[in-house]
Amino acid sequence: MLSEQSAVVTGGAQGIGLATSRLLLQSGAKVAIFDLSKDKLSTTCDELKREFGTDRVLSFHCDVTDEEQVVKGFALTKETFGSVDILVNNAGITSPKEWKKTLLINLHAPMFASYTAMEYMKGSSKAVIVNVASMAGFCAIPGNESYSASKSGLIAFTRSMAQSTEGIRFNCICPSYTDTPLLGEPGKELDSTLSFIIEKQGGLLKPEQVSEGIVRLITDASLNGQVLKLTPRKGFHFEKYDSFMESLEKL
Ligand SMILES: NC(=O)C1=CN([C@@H]2O[C@H](COP(=O)(O)OP(=O)(O)OC[C@H]3O[C@@H](n4cnc5c(N)ncnc54)[C@H](O)[C@@H]3O)[C@@H](O)[C@H]2O)C=CC1
Ligand SMILES: CCCCCC(=O)/C=C/[C@H]1C=CC(=O)[C@@H]1CCCCCCC(=O)O
Repeated sequence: MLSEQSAVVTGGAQGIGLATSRLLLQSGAKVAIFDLSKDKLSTTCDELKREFGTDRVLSFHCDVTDEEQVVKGFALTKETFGSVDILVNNAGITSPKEWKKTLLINLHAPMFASYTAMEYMKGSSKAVIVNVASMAGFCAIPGNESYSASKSGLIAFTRSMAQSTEGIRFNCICPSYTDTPLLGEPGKELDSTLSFIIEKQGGLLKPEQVSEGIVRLITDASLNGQVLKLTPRKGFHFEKYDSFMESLEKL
């Protein structure tokens, strides 16, 4: 399905990014993983190379907020795989006390990576960018304003880019709470508030469910500017919204 296509997945060493990298590889794509964690990146890429072949996996250690590094990563991806067709802006953090860092990683970095990718995607007839936002972009989390703001911003960025960019599709996915190390150390009991919230939302999503949505947004060429929500109760459902022009008439 995605053979001859090459993807960059940021934050692909674990969690949703790893599930997405694996599904892209299973679908035939070549995958470059950009990640900050040297150890996890190395373990994950070794495993993926064993599973899918060394020539289909590229490991790139970087901080997505380091613009010079990000440009180098795209250049290396193009040099290694011959093209850049797909970008999944997945790397993200939650750190309520570090609001500037949160905005840098969760919003500024995906915007910079998108603008950079657009340069490297010239010549690709299948160019697509998927941003991993969150339901937190809709249901603002009390006490975690930088995370919620970063995700609302990423949704708005996606919608705006989709309406103004020719030749590259932009979509985003908004999962609710998903079982990854972001929620806490694996194997360690979750704190009581988080457990309560997760029970209220109807349980945890699995990263593989999220990656299925991401790959759908990549492979279905009719989808552009889509905001795909994913929750345990409702499953996949698209957010309905008016285009900019339609909105003006309702103001
Ligand atoms: N786990 C959840 O409940 C949900 C997560 N999300 C979003 O999904 C995305 C992935 O999250 P998870 O897999 O849960 O997180 P995770 O913490 O399991 O994985 C994030 C990955 O990003 C990497 N990373 C973090 N900062 C980086 C940086 N500055 N440069 C490069 N790599 C960096 C980490 O090393 C890690 O490998 C994030 O954007 C998150 O906000 C969205 C909805 C729900
Ligand atoms: C309905 C909103 C769904 C939001 C799902 C999401 O994107 C992820 C949520 C986490 C990110 C920010 C948060 O506040 C959520 C929970 C964070 C728990 C952090 C636990 C910290 C730790 O133990 O290390």
